[in-house]
Amino acid sequence: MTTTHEEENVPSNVVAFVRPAAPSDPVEPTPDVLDGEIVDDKSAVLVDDSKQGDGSSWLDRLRSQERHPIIPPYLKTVAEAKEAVKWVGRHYTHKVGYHAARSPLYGLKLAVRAPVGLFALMAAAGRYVSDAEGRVARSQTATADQAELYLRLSDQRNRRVAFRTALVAVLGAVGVLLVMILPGVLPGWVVWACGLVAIGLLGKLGSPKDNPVVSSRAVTDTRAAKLTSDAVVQALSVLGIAGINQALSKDPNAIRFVAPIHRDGPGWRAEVDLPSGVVVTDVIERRARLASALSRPLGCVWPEGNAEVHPGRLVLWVGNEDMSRATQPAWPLRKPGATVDLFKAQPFGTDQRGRWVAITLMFVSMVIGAVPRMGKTFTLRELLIIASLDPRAELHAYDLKGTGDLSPLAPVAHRYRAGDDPEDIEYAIADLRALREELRRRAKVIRELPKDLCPENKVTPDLSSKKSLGLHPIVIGVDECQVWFEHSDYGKEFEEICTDLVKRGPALGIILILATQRPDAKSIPTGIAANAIMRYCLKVSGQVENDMVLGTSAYKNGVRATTLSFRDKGIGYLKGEGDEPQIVRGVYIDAPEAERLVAGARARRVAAGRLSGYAAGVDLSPDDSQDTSTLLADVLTAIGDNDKAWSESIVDRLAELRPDTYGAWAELPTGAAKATQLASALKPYGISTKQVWGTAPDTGKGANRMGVKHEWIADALTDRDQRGKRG
Ligand SMILES: Nc1ncnc2c1ncn2[C@@H]1O[C@H](COP(=O)(O)OP(=O)(O)OP(=O)(O)O)[C@@H](O)[C@H]1O
Repeated sequence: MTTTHEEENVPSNVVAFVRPAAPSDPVEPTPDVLDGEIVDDKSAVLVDDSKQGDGSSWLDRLRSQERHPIIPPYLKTVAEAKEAVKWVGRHYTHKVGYHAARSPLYGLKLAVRAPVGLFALMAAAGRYVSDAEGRVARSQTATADQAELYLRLSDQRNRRVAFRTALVAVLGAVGVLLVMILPGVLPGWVVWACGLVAIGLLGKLGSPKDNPVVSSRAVTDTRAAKLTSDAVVQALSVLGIAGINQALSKDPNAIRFVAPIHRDGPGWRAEVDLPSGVVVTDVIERRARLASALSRPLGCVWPEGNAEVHPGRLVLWVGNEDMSRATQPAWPLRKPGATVDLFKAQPFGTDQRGRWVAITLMFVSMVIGAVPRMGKTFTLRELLIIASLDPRAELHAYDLKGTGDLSPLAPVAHRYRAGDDPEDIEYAIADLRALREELRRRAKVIRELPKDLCPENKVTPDLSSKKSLGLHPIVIGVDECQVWFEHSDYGKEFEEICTDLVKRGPALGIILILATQRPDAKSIPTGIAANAIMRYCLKVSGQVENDMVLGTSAYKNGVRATTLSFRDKGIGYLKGEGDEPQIVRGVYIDAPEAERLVAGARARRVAAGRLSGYAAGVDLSPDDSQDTSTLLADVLTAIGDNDKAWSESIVDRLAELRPDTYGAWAELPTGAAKATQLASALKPYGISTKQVWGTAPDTGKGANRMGVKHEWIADALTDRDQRGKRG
């Protein structure tokens, strides 16, 4: 090391930081210059001191290791284990069935080939007896100089042939004897079985190697070839990302695999650290190119980030099958009799690996957006069907496109409308006004409840099940919601009420789900979009629409529904359930199936006395002044000259009065169910049923049961008539 006279002036406390010499570097590191002073290596500290390791302790290193699940993913839940067992069962049943169906053909082939097999057996026996394998050795030694050896071999051959001839003759004689004796001794079926086995063995022996008896396969392996690190590096290197290319040109190992590539569900998972400076979004936005580079369909290639680690950690999952084509496991809610508790997570769709992704509808508002024909309405319908399976949930379904896509929900809907004609809009605004009132009422009820019953100031499953409190879930689904917000007369009011519902509704058990094919600030006003907790974005065409549905910066963070293809129907990014947005494919439920599911839901509602509003034939009139319903007058007639009556008796009398309108009510199984039915029908008129004294017509016994007083109905009727006159 060169020293200069200046080093004498170097203060003793100056320390230089130098990089250690690379193994290939022949030159020793030169001293650093600090403030113009040269510092020799005695005072230099290596920046990367290999002796010090990475400075972490044994415990630190253990802590930083990722643990792989002890239980394999397919055994994680009972449902997944059952599904795996079913798959295995179905697989082998199929194989057995396939070959059983072809067994006559296999038998025929064996029979045809048996003579060839017999001939081959005899030829083999002949070769054995004549010691054919020694022929070459004997002929090679049949020369003058090896005469002695030849004689020895010939002698050995003669002995062998004599022994083998005797052996074959004895075996043959035994065989012939058995064939003659056994048919008389053994049962017929055993003889037949032996004959068939013999034909089978001879047929197998007579089958050419390139044409086996079982020439077709019951199942074929459709798995794509294994994903290799070479393929991943090669694919990443052709994406046109400068950072990757530069790094790879300097160091072929610049893309670091942090774990071995392994199977993950029906596909392969590779986890890599991209070269420094490259972020995962650079790869995500080139998903189509990546798929092309890996020679896989676009729907098989799913690059994702793992922001928890760092922005350059890429998790690449490559499926065996295009997600849009893969068979979806059976939807658990399809089972007859399936019920739902909206407070619990319900299966909504499957992820790329075919695992169920659950969604908890309670306490959320939701926005669904996509370009046309990508599955928005199907998704909304699925969510409303899930809600309909909770008998407590009150559904308000609005199909503003007017094609009747939500009509399967009508038999359970409290409010239902298809279309955007003026009367439909007025119906909807009247419903929303009532909902705003309901929101206020609920807020008051919750406020006044004792703290121990309502500790969080929000609806709980227990509170929601108490009919008397009226805090059941209300689910409002609106398809093509932009029609409301862009309405020239009521647009502002719709926006105001919906914003209120989105903000305050979730805690009070009101869930608003808005779907639009034009996700922009006009279709979903910012106040609503910003407050929606759950978002589902199917294919959209640009960054603005993407961020409108999935939230600001979603695109920047690599959550890009723009990369979905037009074939990815029903597939979108779900945000709001779990920490990270995830790709989910909704359940395909066509209209007939939706009707079947809803029919079951309706039956359960009827049994629980929860059928109300539109579904119960007591629909809302846009304005009370235009109320043409005869309910109040009919109830008054049913009460007759009495000053009060039990609800169940009123319902029976109403059914006699107008069987077409009230017949379904009278069919309810219990008096309590009939009472609940009447209570919900009278609710829009501000009338609540209460305990009233009455006597049972059959036994004459007196009791307190839910009912109404004559005067309440008469007052409501007068009130309505007066408002009608005022116009
Ligand atoms: N989960 C799904 N799986 C498979 N295919 C689906 C799924 N959801 C929807 N589709 C298909 O996509 C088509 C369009 O669906 P849908 O009518 O819901 O689209 P949309 O986005 O509401 O269209 P529009 O904007 O015209 O109303 C359906 O006919 C159906 O075949």
